[in-house]
Amino acid sequence: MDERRSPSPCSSRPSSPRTPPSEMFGPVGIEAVLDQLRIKAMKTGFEFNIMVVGQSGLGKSTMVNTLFKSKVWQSTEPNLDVPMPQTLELHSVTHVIEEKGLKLKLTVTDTPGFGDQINNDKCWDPILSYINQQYEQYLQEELLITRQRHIPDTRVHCCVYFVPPTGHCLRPLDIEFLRRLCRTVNVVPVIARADSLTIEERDAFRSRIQQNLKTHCIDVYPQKCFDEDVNDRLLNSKIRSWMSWNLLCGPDWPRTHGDLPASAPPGSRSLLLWLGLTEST
Ligand SMILES: Nc1nc2c(ncn2[C@@H]2O[C@H](COP(=O)(O)OP(=O)(O)OP(=O)(O)O)[C@@H](O)[C@H]2O)c(=O)[nH]1
Repeated sequence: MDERRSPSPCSSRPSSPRTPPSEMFGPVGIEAVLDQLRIKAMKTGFEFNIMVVGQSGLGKSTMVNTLFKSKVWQSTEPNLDVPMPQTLELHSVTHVIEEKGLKLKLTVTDTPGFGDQINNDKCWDPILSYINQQYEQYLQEELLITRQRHIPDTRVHCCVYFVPPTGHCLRPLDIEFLRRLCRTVNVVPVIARADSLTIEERDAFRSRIQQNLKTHCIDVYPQKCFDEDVNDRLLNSKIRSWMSWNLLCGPDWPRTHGDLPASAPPGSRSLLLWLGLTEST
């Protein structure tokens, strides 16, 4: 039998008995925890899943296309300027963004528009059941005794809700939809096609939306429970004062607003600006 076998990787003995374990792995005190977490996060990266929800024709698919500078839907006739068809089922586009060595797997889920039926009762059901299904799937994976080291995260972290640019206030359908959605997921309301309103109209509309949300106890992102410390509170109150965002992302967005930095994924700016979400544009 060959006695010169390589040491087993599972062997409890260190490879060199003269090297103490603390030197091999660096400091092991509490002060090392932050560094270890940072190294781990840099290695594994983050996953962020956004869902876009709203009535038909408000520009959800256009936003996803603008964000990724690619077509969620592509015409089979390349030379014909065929209008984008209606989205009839949920589908997701994923891109891995890397910035200063940190990876972000960004997934945007486009949903079919609602609100064009005679009876819109329960039009929120397919979207809510998709969101709950993702939670359930993740939970079931976590409950397994032999869990995967990395559970694919398909849970919706943020839901961008497109408010039609009526210039008045939230419609009863939006209120009902938002009330249900807010109980399940972080919701960011945006004024869709905001270029169809003047700046004064947008500001007035935005404050009426904020009033409506308050009256109907619709707790959009960032919720009060995120105000954990002073810094969070300051940042969150700033974000709250901006709500709702204006969304301008027609097909001409990159042409009219300049090119995007090379660090961004194709067709994007910073996450909020990629979406064309601005506080005052
Ligand atoms: N003026 C203006 N038009 C926009 C904007 N975003 C999209 N559009 C136009 O609105 C139309 C509808 O856009 P879509 O992206 O198909 O809308 P959708 O919400 O995905 O529609 P469904 O698939 O029916 O749910 C298209 O003709 C777009 O060019 C915007 O910010 N401003």
